[in-house]
Amino acid sequence: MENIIEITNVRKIYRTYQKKSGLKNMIKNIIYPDFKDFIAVDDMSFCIRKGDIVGYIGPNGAGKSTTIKMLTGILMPNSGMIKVFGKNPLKYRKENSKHIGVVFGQKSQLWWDIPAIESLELLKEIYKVPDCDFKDRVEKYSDMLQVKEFLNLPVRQMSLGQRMKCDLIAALIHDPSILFLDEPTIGLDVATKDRLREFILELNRTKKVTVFLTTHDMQDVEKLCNRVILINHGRMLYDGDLESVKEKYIRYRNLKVVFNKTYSIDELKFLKDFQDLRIQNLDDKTMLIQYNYKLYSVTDIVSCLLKNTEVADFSIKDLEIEDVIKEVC
Ligand SMILES: Nc1ncnc2c1ncn2[C@@H]1O[C@H](COP(=O)(O)OP(=O)(O)OP(=O)(O)O)[C@@H](O)[C@H]1O
Repeated sequence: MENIIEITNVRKIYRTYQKKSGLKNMIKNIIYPDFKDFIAVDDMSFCIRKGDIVGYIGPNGAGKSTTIKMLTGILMPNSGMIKVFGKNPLKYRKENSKHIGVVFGQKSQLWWDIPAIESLELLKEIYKVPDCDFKDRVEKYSDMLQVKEFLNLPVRQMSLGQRMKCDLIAALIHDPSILFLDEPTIGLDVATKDRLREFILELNRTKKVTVFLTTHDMQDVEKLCNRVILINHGRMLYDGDLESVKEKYIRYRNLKVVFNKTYSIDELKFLKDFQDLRIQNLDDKTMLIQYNYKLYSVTDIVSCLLKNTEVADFSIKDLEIEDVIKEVC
């Protein structure tokens, strides 16, 4: 299938001004300004094919948003090549904007004080969307996202979930082929996250929309992505499918145990026969046990704990993205 995004050896450096404090340095700051360079994205190369749903994953500050900003023509790389639909997204920014939709989870593109529908109408004019297509899309997407009755509310009166759904509709109003989603499910409840995920999958299935997504939510990755690119400190660590990452790198699962009384880690010595076990105090009655699920089952550990301690509750915690990164590093 054709590559619609190509990034080759891309590097982005942020230059920040280091202001020295104090009266003495006031003139010095002007005459000899001190700059510090920070490499946010380094030697990044990958291609994305039409119809892919790619999770671009990494811890805070890894360089995810910077990459999205370069792909969408907001930022210029210091070196390397970026092509979206075969063209430089910065040089052909206007043309590029016709093919892409962008949602920044932390920042709305809707006008705050006017009803969402008026923001959508303004975007319709900007993108020159024909009336009938506009009506069809608003009707269809607001129905799918169950947000119809809120379209007349000013955005500032909306809940985070309603706002995010309207932002998604706004990003899709001109029928883009690529959707960039920067933490689209951040802060949402489980039901809203699920609805958004179903919507994104439906778009991908029916319209072959390519999705490039950043998230800290492992469920987003598991439910949506057919491919993951793991990055840290601006560099790529892994590019492939999620199952292979798990198979290759992930040996541990998290068991969170709440006890009726306080135990020290020493008092759990009876677990010593379980190899490759990591125990950590979360608070005075709660411990996190990371166990190697390839060597033994959680039932073995829990039954041993029940025999030797007073367990009040336990849960198997979802794997966090940060855990995956730690194992891959
Ligand atoms: N305008 C800027 N000037 C200087 N440094 C910046 C600027 N924008 C981002 N950075 C730095 O570049 C690095 C990458 O930032 P970026 O926002 O791309 O990370 P991220 O992976 O999206 O993080 P998060 O998950 O927290 O959103 C960070 O260390 C950040 O402090």
